[in-house]
Amino acid sequence: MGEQLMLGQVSIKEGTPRRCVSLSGATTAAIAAELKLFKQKKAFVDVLEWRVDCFVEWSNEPLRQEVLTIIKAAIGTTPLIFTCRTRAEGGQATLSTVTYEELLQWASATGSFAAIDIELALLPQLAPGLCSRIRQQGTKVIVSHHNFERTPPVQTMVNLLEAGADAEADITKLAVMPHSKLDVLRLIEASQRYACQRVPVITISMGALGQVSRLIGSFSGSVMTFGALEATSAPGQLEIEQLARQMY
Ligand SMILES: O=C1C[C@@](O)(C(=O)O)C[C@@H](O)[C@@H]1O
Repeated sequence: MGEQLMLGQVSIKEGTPRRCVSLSGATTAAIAAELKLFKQKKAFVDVLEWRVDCFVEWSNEPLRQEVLTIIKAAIGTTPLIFTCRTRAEGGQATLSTVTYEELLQWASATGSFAAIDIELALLPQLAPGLCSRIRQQGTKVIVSHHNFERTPPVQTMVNLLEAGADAEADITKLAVMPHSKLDVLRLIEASQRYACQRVPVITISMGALGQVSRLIGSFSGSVMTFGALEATSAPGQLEIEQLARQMY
């Protein structure tokens, strides 16, 4: 791996998993309430993610910009990730690839995000070189893949992580659903096999069964774990203070 990866002022490295919480409010008022909670729980949060797909007016650009201004004013130097999670990968947004790409370009152009999440499955339909262009503009790229149905075989998961690196991601992310403890162990195996390779990894086994994967990043090699301020943005997330206390 090359030089130290930074999200804003936060270093991202194997062995020191960072804690991220999502802003997943549906309205401006709900996001403002989340920001209040963030202020109370700031000590436990390294990174924030704005799950734009959860905001019902995500397609209204002036309003989106307004909410972004409110968020930026409240979070200080805490780095912010832009994520528009599509329905196919467990999110709320149903949108065309064109609109998805416009959103990514908007996020990049604002200069307000430390990183942008891009879904691996959509990359072939996006403009070639989009990841590198976003990176050249100074924003990091997280290429992600979610499987809410099941946990694929270990080699398939390693390949998915590798595909993120091939797409020139700064971070490659995989979240899968387990149906057994062995599935959880498989995700951890894939994580550890890929960790320390070309780019840092974020790996998550979702649901109650997979909760342990959110606690052991220092063991699995996952550089980031997602917790909740209150409402969860994915199954199995722990409340952020509880997460901070249980991680090792
Ligand atoms: O990709 C991820 C991880 C996640 O799905 C989780 O399982 O915690 C939560 C999402 O908000 C985030 O974008």
